[in-house]
Amino acid sequence: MARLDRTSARARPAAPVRAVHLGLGAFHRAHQAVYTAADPDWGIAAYTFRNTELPGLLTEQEGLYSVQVRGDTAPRVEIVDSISRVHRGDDTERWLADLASPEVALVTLTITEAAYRAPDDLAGTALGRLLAGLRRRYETSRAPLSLVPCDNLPGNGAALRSALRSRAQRCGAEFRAWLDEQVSFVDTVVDRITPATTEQDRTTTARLLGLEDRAPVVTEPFGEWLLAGEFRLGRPAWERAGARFVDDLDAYEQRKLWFLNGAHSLLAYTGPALGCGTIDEAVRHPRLSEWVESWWDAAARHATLGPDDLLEYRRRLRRRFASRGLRHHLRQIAADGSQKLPARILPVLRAERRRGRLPGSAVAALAGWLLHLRTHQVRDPRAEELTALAHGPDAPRRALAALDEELAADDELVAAVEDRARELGAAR
Ligand SMILES: NC(=O)c1ccc[n+]([C@@H]2O[C@H](COP(=O)([O-])OP(=O)(O)OC[C@H]3O[C@@H](n4cnc5c(N)ncnc54)[C@H](O)[C@@H]3O)[C@@H](O)[C@H]2O)c1
Ligand SMILES: O=P(O)(O)OC[C@@H](O)[C@@H](O)[C@H](O)[C@H](O)CO
Repeated sequence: MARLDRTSARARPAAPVRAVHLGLGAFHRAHQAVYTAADPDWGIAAYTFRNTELPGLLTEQEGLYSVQVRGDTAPRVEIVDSISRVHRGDDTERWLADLASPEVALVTLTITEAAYRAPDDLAGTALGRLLAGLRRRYETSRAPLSLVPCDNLPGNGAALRSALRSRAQRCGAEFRAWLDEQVSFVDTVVDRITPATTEQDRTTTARLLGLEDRAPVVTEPFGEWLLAGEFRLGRPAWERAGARFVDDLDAYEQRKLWFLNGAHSLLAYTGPALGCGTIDEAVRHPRLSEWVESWWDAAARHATLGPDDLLEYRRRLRRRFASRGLRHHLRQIAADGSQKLPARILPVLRAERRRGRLPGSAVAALAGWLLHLRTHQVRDPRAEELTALAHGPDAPRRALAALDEELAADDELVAAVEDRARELGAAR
């Protein structure tokens, strides 16, 4: 079978690089790169963070790859041609040159939630690379730039600005003034469920495409991109692919993080105890689906958007989650819980406790998280500390305290988490 490249796919030549991406993984390929493909004047130079294999595979394919879209009907496959160059994250000279280039107008990022809280020593971190690139730009072209984080955290643009500003303290007042005046930070809400690609996905893609693609991604038909902020040197016409530019993202961000991601985390931690391995299996389990519905009821009591909007959102989520097209593994979603639960579950839990309610769904999510911390599959920047707490005395309270001291002082909540963890643990 012929290998996918610009000749075999009869694709256009690579577009000039005007955007850079850091953290090339499945999601960038299923989301931002697809939106950028709608504007042929914009090419992306994509950098992985740690992955050293993907740049070689994609470079052999001249940046091309396919997106297999799977819902409840027959899958379809599309070739995406917006990535013009692909580089390893440790190709520092290339990275610095791209960041310095006045032709480059924006940088998108998918670096995971954890990366926004880098340690003081930035060596080898995504923030460190970004700061080094910004300094090179300041020392050379001083052209404006827009940073567009696409990770699932509240106020991602503002979070990135504050993380970079605090790390720029030692970089000199003039650099800091340039950062304030010439670099804009765009807030985004991103949505398209994109599980890690499997060997089987590679095989079905080859069959559908009739070409060998060594870097395909599989995703759902739905996609959403909401953005708020300024683009100093222009941007691709992402609206051609459905992106929406709004003044205020808060209500949409809350809806996405609480309803979609909150339910994902709830299922990721409770599903394994009830014998489920993927989201579609979990939402078919009566007890888990009851928890999801009651989680959504709790979230709706505190959400900004009105009831009609939320009912429609829930209806759509039920369908997306139940789709058998995607096998979204709970263990992938369970990673980095210490970075995700504070944005996805705790705001609603706090609001409920203030009203004297004890939402069983949030209790279940925390109990499931505690059990998860007792397994050997914990991937979390705080894994060592958290697994020790989860195995030690007074585990529910101490693990909860690692997320929120105030909630950990709530005896009724802690007792409920302990009871539910015992019950879920026995069900395993
Ligand atoms: N997959 C989805 O459905 C989806 C949807 C919306 C948003 N996102 C966001 O995109 C991020 C990446 O998801 P993905 O599906 O591409 O995952 P992936 O595993 O395919 O790729 C993750 C990317 O992040 C990099 N990375 C991992 N740890 C990092 C760290 N500590 N610092 C910097 N970079 C790091 C990896 O090297 C890789 O390039 C998620 O964490 C999430 O914030 C994903
Ligand atoms: O990608 P993460 O690790 O932030 O979270 C896992 C999932 O909840 C997430 O990827 C969703 O699938 C996504 O946010 C849907 O748009």
